[in-house]
Amino acid sequence: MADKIKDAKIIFVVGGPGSGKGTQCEKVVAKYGYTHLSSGDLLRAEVASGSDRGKTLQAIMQKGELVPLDTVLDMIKDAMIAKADVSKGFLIDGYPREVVQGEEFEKKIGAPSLLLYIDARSETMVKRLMKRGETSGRADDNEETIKKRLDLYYKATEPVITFYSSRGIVRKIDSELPVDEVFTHVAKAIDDLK
Ligand SMILES: Nc1nc2c(ncn2[C@@H]2O[C@H](COP(=O)(O)OP(=O)(O)OP(=O)(O)O)[C@@H](O)[C@H]2O)c(=O)[nH]1
Ligand SMILES: O=c1ccn([C@@H]2O[C@H](COP(=O)(O)OP(=O)(O)O)[C@@H](O)[C@H]2O)c(=O)[nH]1
Ligand SMILES: [Mg+2]
Repeated sequence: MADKIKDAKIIFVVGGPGSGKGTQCEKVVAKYGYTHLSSGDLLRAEVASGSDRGKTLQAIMQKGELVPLDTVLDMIKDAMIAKADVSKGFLIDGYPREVVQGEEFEKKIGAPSLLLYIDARSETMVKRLMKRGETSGRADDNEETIKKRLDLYYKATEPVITFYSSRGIVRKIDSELPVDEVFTHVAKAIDDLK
C-alpha cells in the first residue's frame, strides 16, 4: 500500500487552532488540485457517524485534548489510500500535533516534502475561533476549550516545527494578513517545490 502513495507529494500544514489552516488548504485545492485531509475533519466525521469510537473521540475533543496517535494515523492512512490513484499530492492539515506523530507518519506512510507553518498571534486565533463559534456548531469552539487547545499547541505542536526546521522543509507563513495575501505566500512555497 505505502508504494501507492510513495510518489505523491506530502505537505504538512501546521499551525495553532484558528490560524487559518483549513481556509488556506481550500485555496490550495482550488488552485493545485491536491487532496485535502484535515485530521480534525476526519475525527469529526467519525463523531458524526455516532459510532462507539466516535463517542469516545467526542469526549476527548470537547476537552481540547489529543486523541490516541494510532487512531488519527489510521484514519489518515485509509483516506490517503482511497485517493492514491488520483491524487497529485496530499495536504495533511492539522497533523502532526506532536513530534512522535510525525515520526510514526513517516514510518508508516512517507516523508513530507514541505511543512507549511501557518502562523498567527494567539489573540488573533482566539478572536477568530470565538467568531467561528457563533456559527460553526463545533463543540470545541468555546472559550474554555480554545484556551486548552492553545496551551497544548504551544507545548506539543510547536516542537514539531523545530523538528522539521532542521531538515530545511519549513516555510513560515504570516497569517495575520488578509486571506488572499496569505495565499500568495502559500502558493509561492508550493511553486518552489517544483
Ligand atoms: N482575517 C482573517 N481571517 C481568517 C484568515 N484565515 C482564516 N480566517 C478566519 O479564521 C477562522 C478559523 O480559520 P480556519 O481556516 O477554520 O482555521 P484552522 O486553522 O483550520 O482551525 P482549526 O480547524 O481549529 O484547526 C475562520 O472563521 C476563518 O474565516 C485570514 O488569513 N485572515
Ligand atoms: O491529529 C489530531 C488532530 C485533531 N485532534 C483532536 O481534534 C480537535 C480538533 O482538531 P482541529 O485540527 O480541527 O482543530 P484545532 O485544534 O487546530 O483548532 C483537537 O483539539 C484534538 O482534540 C487530535 O487529537 N489529533
Ligand atoms: Mg481546521
